Amino acid sequence: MTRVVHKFGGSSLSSASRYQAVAQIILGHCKSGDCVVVSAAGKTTNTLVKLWQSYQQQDQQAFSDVLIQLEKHQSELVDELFSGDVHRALKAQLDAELVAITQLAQQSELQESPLLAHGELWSARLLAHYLNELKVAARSIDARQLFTLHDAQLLHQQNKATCYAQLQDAVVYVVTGFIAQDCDKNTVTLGRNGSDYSATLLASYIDASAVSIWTDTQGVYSTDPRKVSNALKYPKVCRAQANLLARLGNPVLHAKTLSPLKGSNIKLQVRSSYEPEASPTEIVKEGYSKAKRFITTFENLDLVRVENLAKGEVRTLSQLIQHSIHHFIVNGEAYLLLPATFTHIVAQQLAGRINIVESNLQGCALVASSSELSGLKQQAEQLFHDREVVVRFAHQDSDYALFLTDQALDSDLLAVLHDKLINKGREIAVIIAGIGNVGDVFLQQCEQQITRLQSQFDLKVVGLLRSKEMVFSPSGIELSAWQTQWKNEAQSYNSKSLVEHISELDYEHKVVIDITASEAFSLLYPDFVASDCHLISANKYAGTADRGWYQSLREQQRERNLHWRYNTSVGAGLPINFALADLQNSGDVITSIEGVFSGTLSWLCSSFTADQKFSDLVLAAQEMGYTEPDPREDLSGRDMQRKLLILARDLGLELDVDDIALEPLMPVHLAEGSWDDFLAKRDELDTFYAVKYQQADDEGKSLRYTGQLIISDSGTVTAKVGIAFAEAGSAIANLTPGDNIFVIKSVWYEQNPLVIQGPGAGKEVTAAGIHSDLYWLTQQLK
Ligand SMILES: Nc1ncnc2c1ncn2[C@@H]1O[C@H](COP(=O)(O)OP(=O)(O)O)[C@@H](O)[C@H]1O
Ligand SMILES: N[C@@H](CC(=O)OP(=O)(O)O)C(=O)O
Repeated sequence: MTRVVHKFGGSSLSSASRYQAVAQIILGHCKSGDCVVVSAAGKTTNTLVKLWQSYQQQDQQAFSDVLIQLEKHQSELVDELFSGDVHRALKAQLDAELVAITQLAQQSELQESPLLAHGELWSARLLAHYLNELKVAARSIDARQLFTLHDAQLLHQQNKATCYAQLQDAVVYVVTGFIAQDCDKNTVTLGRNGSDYSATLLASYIDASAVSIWTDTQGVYSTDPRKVSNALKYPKVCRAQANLLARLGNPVLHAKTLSPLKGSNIKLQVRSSYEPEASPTEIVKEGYSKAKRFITTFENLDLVRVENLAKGEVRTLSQLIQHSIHHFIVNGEAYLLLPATFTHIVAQQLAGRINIVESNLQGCALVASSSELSGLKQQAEQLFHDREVVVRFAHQDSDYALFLTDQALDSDLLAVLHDKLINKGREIAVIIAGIGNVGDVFLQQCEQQITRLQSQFDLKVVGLLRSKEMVFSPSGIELSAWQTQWKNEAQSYNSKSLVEHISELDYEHKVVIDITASEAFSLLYPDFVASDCHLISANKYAGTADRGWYQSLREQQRERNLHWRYNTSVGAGLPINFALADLQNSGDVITSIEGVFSGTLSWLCSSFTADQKFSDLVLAAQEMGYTEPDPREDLSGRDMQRKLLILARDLGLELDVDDIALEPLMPVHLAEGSWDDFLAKRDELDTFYAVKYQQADDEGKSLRYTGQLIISDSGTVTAKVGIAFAEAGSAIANLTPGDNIFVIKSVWYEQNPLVIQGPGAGKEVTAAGIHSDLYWLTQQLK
C-alpha cells in the first residue's frame, strides 16, 4: 500500500475554521493508513517560547499573562469545534495540563522542550477528535513514540521499525510534528519550523510515496508573496535550491526537510490549505528543473566570525538555539549568521572563539544559477546604491549572493529588486491553439515579433494545437520549421493529456493563446488557469459564457495574478478594449456604445442598393468567403450579441447574453430548416429587407444592423442588437462596407462621440491584434 504524508503548518491551523478546512482537505485527500503531521496552531510555539522566557526570567506576572493567553486560544478552539462529552473531556484535559505547567513552574521543574511540545500535542489531539466527529477513523500519535535520537542523531533503523510497527491500523494517523525523544525518553525538539522535517522523516520511515506540505501560500515563490504581490509561483523547484533557501532561513521549508528524501523517490510538494485546488510547487530531484531566481529576506541577524569552527558544530549550535544558522567561509574564516536574540547563547557556547563582525543586520540573499549570479549581484549593488541602502557586508557563493544592510528591506524596495532582478529575462512558454486560418498568419508574424520580445523575455512557443493533434515540445519549437516538425511529431491528444502537459511545464510564465472558435476548448480555461496559465483569446465563448462560470474564472485569475487579454474577440485588431479601459482608467464614465461589430453585416448593409435583391448580396458574400459557411449564422445577429456582451462586461456590467435583446436580420422562422430550405424561401428575406430599407429611406435614414448599449444616469442598462435606422451623415450611416465601427459616448465624449472605425475582420489584422495582446501581456508581467 502506498501511503502519503500530509503536513499542516501552524498557519493552516490558526483558528477553528481552519481546523474545519483542514479536516475537509483530509477527507478529500487522505485514505486510511496515511499520516497527517501537524504543527502547533498559529503562533502557539512563539507563545510557549514567551512562557518559557518569562519562567526563566522569573517574571511571574508575565508567566501568568502568557498562560492565560494560551488557555484562551486553546479553549476557543475546543469551544468552537466540539460540544457535549467530547468538549467536556478535552476541556478537562487542557485544564489539567495547564495546571501541571503552573505547578512545575512553581516547583522550578519546568523544562523547555516538554513545554514547547504542548503546541503540537494540542493540535494533533484536536484534529484527530474533530476527524472522529466527522466519522473519519483517525488517531493522534505523539511523535516522541516514533522518533528517537541518540547524541542528537536520529536512530533511523530503530525509528523505521517503530513506525512500521505502530502505524499499522486502518486509520488516518495525526502525528505531532516538531518533537522527538532521546534514549532516556526526554523530549527533544527538531528546531523551529521543524514539522516539515518530521513529515519527510516519517515519509522515509514508512516508505511513503509522497509528502504534501500544506501551508498558507500556494507554493514556493520567487520571493515572499506576502511582501511582493507579483512574486512568481514556481511550478518546480529543484531540491538543491529549496535546500539552499531553507538554509538561508526562508520559512517556506525547514532546513532539514530534504535530507530524509536523499536517494528516495518520495515526491515532495508545497501547496495551499487555503486554496487546495491550486497547483502546487513540486520540489524535484536535480536535473528535473532549471535553476530559478529567488530573493529571500533577513531580519535582526548578527554576523559573527568563529575561530576553529569544528565539523558538526553548526548543527549543535542550531539545535541549541532551535534555529537554522547559515554559515559560510571567506578567506578560510568561518562566518555565522545568527538570529540576534540568540547570539549571547552561541557566544557562551563558543567561549572566546567568536567575534561579532556586524550586529543587528537586515538584508536579503539572491539565489540564482551560478551563470547569472554575478551579473545579478552587480545590478543589486547598483540598486542599493541608487536607493542609498548601506550594504554593510556582501558575500557571493556559487549559487547565492548575500547583502547585509542597516535598514530593513521594505516591501517597496523588495518589489523593485524583484522587478529588476527576478522579472528580467523571465521565461514565458506559449501554447498556440488553432493554427488554421488566423493561427497560420499569427505564426508567420511570430518570427519577427518574438525576436522583438526576446530582448526582454526568454519566450518560447512550446505547443501548437489543432483540434485533435498537437506538437508539444517543452524546450521550444523551431518556428521557421514548424510544418516539418508537425509532419514528423504531431500526436493526438485529449483534454486531460493536454492539461497534464501544460501543468508539467517548468516555466515562470505560461500563456495559452486560443485562436480556435471552439466552445469545447474554451471550457478548458479553468484547467489552464489552475495550471497557472495566462490567457489570450480570439475565441469569444469564454468571454460570453454564463455569468457564474465567467465570474468564477475571473476570480480564479485574480487570485493567481493571471492575466486574460481578448482584444481580438471584438473588432479584430481595432483597439476597442484599450479605448474602453483607458477611458475608465482616466476617470471617464461611459454612457453608451453603439456600433456595427460584424464585418459581414457591415458589408451587407452598407453595400446594399435599392435595385438589388438582398439574398443575391448574401450569396455573393458567401461566395467571397465573407460569411460563415451558413450565412444565417451571421444574419442571426448572435455574433454581434456576444461581442456586445464582451464590451458590456468590460464596463463592469454583470450581464448575460440573454440580457441583450436580439432581432435577427431576417424573418425569425427562416433560421429553421436546412440551407436548401432557406434558399427556397429567399424571397421572404428579400421582401423583409426591402420593406425595412424603404422605411429607413422614407425617413431619410440608412438601414444598418447595430448593437447598442445604453447606461442611464440611474444605472439602468439597455442592450440590444438589431436593425437600426442611422441618421444621414452619421458615422454609422457613412460606414465603409465591411468595416466595424464603435461609437462611444461618455461624460467627456458626450456631444461629439469617440469613434473607432476600421477593418474588424481579416487574417492579418486579427493575427496582429493577437500579437498586440501578447506584447501587452508581457508588459504586464514586467
Ligand atoms: N519564497 C517564498 N515562497 C513562499 N512563501 C514564502 C517565501 N518566502 C517567505 N515565505 C513565507 O513563508 C510562509 C510559510 O511559512 P510558515 O509560516 O512557517 O508556514 P507553516 O506555518 O505552514 O509552516 C508564508 O506565509 C510566506 O509569508
Ligand atoms: N510549531 C513549531 C514547528 C513548526 O514547524 O511550525 P510551522 O509548521 O508552523 O512552521 C514552530 O513554530 O517552530
